[in-house]
Amino acid sequence: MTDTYILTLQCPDQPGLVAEVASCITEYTGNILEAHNFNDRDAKRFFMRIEFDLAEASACAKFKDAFTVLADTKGMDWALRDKRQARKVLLLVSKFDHCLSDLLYRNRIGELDMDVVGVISNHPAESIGTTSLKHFPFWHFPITKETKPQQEAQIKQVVEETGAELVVLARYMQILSDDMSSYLEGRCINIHHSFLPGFKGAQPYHQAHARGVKMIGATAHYVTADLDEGPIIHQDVETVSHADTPQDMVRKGRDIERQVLAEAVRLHLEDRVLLDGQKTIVFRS
Ligand SMILES: Nc1nc2c(c(=O)[nH]1)N[C@@H](CN(C=O)c1ccc(C(=O)N[C@@H](CCC(=O)O)C(=O)O)cc1)CN2
Repeated sequence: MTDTYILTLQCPDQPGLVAEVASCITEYTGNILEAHNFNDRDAKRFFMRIEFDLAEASACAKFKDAFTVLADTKGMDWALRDKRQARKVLLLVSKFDHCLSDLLYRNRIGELDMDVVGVISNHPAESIGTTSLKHFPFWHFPITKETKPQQEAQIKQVVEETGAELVVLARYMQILSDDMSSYLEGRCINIHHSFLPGFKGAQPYHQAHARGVKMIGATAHYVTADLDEGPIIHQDVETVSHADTPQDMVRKGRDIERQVLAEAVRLHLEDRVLLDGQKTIVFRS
């Protein structure tokens, strides 16, 4: 039974990087299954994702030691992960449960390989509707402008205690503070119910209707302190017409939001999203 690993890296660009990384892998019984790389010419930075098998499990430690030497000489930021290790994921929701239910369904049928460590909401469980909550730890952390620091401290405690590696804002309608945003930097994905950069904020469908757009969309992005400004992971759109009311747009939008968030979470969990400044590089399968 061979073990499959995912190596992701980025470093200043220079000739020969692909060859050096590949030869280090094959030197330690590695068989490359999938490889993507990209050169950001403006930033002069090189990005790579390689998926490979190691014929001998014992080779992993030796590979890590050898690769650490190579990485240090090239100034690499890198990570190596055993593909079988499911990531611990914490889901946050407010009232609307369509994205939460969709993620839990895809996880239940094995489409989304993640270890859901729990669900947090600023509303009580009974107001959220989805029945699958009973299978997971649930925390009701109400929030007001005055209690926001304490409420966010409660969320942080759950992140620490559960060992959550990813936090998903599955229509969690509270703006995270600068402190909370930096605490979750690079490990918190939000679904925004518009095609960003259009219609930021809490009521995008009403804004879209008022503007008379002919397409609506959804955007999954990493959360930063700047509302709806984080690096975009995935987006999609749907046509609408003059006859669509804001409520029609909300209905059509639900399907786009579900699909876009699930795809963004899948891409993140498979280490297919690398951060390149305020943008992302997405190495699709
Ligand atoms: N630091 C960030 N926090 C959050 C982001 C983000 O990009 N950065 N995205 C939001 C989700 N969102 C849009 O996608 C959004 C959510 C809520 C609001 C808003 O104005 N909320 C009001 C309260 C609304 C209420 O109580 O119902 C507020 O927080 O004052 C705008 C956009 C999640 N968090």
